[in-house]
Amino acid sequence: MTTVLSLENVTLQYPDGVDSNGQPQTLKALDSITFQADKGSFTAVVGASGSGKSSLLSVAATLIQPTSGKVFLNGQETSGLKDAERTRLRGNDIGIIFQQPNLLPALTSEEQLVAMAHLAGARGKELKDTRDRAAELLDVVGLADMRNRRPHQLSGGQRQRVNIARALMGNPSLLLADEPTSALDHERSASIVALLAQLTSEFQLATVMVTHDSITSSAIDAVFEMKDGRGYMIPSTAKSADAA
Ligand SMILES: Nc1ncnc2c1ncn2[C@@H]1O[C@H](COP(=O)(O)OP(=O)(O)OP(=O)(O)O)[C@@H](O)[C@H]1O
Repeated sequence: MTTVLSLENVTLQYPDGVDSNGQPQTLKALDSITFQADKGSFTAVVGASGSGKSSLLSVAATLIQPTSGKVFLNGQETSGLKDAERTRLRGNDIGIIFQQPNLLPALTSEEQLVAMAHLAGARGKELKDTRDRAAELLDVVGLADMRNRRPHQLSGGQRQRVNIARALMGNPSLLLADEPTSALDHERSASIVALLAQLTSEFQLATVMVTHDSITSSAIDAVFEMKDGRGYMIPSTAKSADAA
């Protein structure tokens, strides 16, 4: 097993006003979290609202620095890196899928994927390679025929597929998804989860998905259950039941 993401004893505190004596208070969003995601594995993070799921994802994404503890990505400690180094790491190694597919209304599906490279100054052969990769990824997510459509010409599920393809453009090893199915009905949610499982296996990603849904999908390898900032890894019963 190759470990892609590892959190060791991670605690994250937010300022939380003052007490009756005027003393500053803090809130522990993450409390001594130890977590691991391996190459080719699909982990669901579940728990009640406010339990710390998004905080865990933000720390894993290097968007927030933990108050204490260590975060490793492919063996490199990210918690001590400078902002510019963390930004580079996000571009190269981490794909992030947010709840709402925040696509640009004026761009086609293919342009959504190519835009970052174009803005970064890619031209000529480099831009052609980027277009080829975008076409390949749109094909993989089942949108080969929708390359030239703009967001308003796509269904919610199709927009989320563009969002997923875009997160894979940088060829990440870690894919983080924050409630990617929350805006979708049950059937479309199930097909997005199945797609994420397929991509996890095909590209040997370490995929971590925050979800409110109770997880019954056989696609999930492990469930990390969170409560009041603490978390526990439990093996997926759905998968073991399937195997039986
Ligand atoms: N920027 C912030 N400043 C202060 N407290 C915060 C901040 N962000 C989150 N919190 C608090 O940290 C705790 C964990 O929040 P988090 O968003 O990680 O939970 P969650 O499990 O993702 O919730 P939900 O399912 O509702 O999205 C909550 O008590 C929340 O109020």
